[in-house]
Amino acid sequence: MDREANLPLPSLRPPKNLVFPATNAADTTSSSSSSSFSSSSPPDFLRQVQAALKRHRPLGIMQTNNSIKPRRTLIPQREASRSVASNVDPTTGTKKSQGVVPLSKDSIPQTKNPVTVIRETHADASPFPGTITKTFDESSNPFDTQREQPESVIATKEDNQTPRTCVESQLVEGKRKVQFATVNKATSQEMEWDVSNQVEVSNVDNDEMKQHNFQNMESDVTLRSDGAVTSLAKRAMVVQDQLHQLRNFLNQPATQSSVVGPSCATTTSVNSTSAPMLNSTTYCSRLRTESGSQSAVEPLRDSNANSQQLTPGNLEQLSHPLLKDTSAMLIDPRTTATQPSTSAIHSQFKELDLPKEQKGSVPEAHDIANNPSLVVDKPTKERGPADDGTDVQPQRPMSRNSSLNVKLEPSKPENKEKVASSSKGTSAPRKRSYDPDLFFKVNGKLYQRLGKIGSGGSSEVHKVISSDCTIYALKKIKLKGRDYGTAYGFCQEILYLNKLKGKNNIIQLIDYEVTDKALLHEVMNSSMSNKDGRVKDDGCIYMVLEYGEIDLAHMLAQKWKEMDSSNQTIDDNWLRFYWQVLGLHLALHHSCS
Ligand SMILES: Nc1ncnc2c1ncn2[C@@H]1O[C@H](COP(=O)(O)OP(=O)(O)OP(=O)(O)O)[C@@H](O)[C@H]1O
Repeated sequence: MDREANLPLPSLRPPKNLVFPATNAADTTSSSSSSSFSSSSPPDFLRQVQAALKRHRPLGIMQTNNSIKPRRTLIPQREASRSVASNVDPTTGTKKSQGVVPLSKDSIPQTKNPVTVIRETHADASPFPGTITKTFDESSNPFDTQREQPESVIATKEDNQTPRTCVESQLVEGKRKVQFATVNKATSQEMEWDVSNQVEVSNVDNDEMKQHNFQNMESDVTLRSDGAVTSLAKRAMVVQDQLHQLRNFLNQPATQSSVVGPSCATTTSVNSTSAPMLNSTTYCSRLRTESGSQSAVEPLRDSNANSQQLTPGNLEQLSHPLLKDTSAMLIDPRTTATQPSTSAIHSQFKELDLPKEQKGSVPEAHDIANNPSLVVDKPTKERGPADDGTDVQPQRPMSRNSSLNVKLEPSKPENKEKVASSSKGTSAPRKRSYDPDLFFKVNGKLYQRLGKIGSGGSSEVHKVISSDCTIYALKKIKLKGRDYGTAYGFCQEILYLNKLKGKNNIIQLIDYEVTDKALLHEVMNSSMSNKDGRVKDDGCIYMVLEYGEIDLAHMLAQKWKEMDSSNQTIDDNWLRFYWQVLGLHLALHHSCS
């Protein structure tokens, strides 16, 4: 208590100068002032003063911790002022005080005490108000002079009579600052501003400590708020509030994690619920990569399960960590709820399989197409969609059969149509397409007329082209109205030509046809039974011969035309050539006959 009571004593000096004229104008000595102080200050007042000091001590301590450094820089000035104060008369010290406070002129004789003078010089040398500086130096100043200060303070405290108003003004630091701000010089005001800045800086520096001891800071704030409403406290409050906001702004993640507990719990619970879902999805993705069609089904099921898990109700139920068991209980209905979804998925998958089955049935249908027994299952397929999986297998043959029936049914009429068209095509062209004026038919082969080459006594020779694009000479001998003897003679030419086949320089017989088969049969047998008979009207002899570019008759005719125009005679050598050829061919014919 004594030490605590000693604390404010250094600060009592400056205000004392201010208040002495008003209260202790009659007191001139320190002894009288001390006696008057002891007599005038009741114990209750001292208690209040001590209590106020106690209340303000934490704030002062906090400030002194931060304001120690600038105070230390001021020590040389203080020493200088001390030296000055030691050398200067008390009047000089009063002059300094006069410069500070005009009202302190009356207190000049009172400060004759060297101790008090030193203290005044301390207070004056220090730009800060006495109370503030002394409180700051009190806790942290290592100098011996300041260590000795409490003793002097005790002496002064005991000796000097400090008025109640002065003490109160000393206790209220904010008021003191205001008074000094209004009274002191600009230097003191600047230092006061520096003090406030130091307080802010100290608050900024302390913010890190506040992050670690946030509650302590709040308690300090509450203590400050509980204490006297001083300007310094207000400033500190404002600064700390700003710092608090800044701290909240800078530490949002930590504050969210720490302050917003419920939301974090919900988020963690959501993550806890979502984690298995993710695992399931990843597991499903694995299944996709690893397995085939089943993996395609499971992701759908998981997706549905996840969608159901993400429902708000489930989230609320699963959000609380204590509800894990309940969540597990909820999982069962959820799984049961998912089962129908999975069943629905299976049904959908079945539907998806149906085209596969149909696709598979298509090739299988080809295999079953030849099996007529499967056609009986065709009606069973039509009921397929309503059937179970067990009925699926019989459905496949049904679909096979259907596809078979579809293919087989049209195939039959197609074949019939093909057969009919083929039959029609074969018969009709022979009947319809054969034009006797344009085509010749020899033993079923058609030869198209290209032009008439010549004619003889009973025959016509035509230039024709066969189906294989060969040019032939087709000789047609009409037997209408002729008797079989004559017809028989005409048939001996065929017999002769057949004998000359393969002979050089002989027109080859390619093919022949005698429409009267009996005549032909007699010719072939060299028998003539019915010589007086008449050949039927439509009897003809067709002979397909090699086409001769030239014959001896046309050549002689052309030669005669040339001889008439030129009055030339026929060349004897040219005549010998052709007579020689005729002789050879005649000899050949005679050799063959
Ligand atoms: N293979 C042939 N190639 C070319 N022209 C032919 C051929 N055969 C006959 N000819 C021509 O046809 C014409 C008539 O020939 P064809 O043999 O019928 O006459 P022919 O023998 O004189 O008559 P026919 O035998 O009836 O008395 C002849 O003038 C002949 O030039």
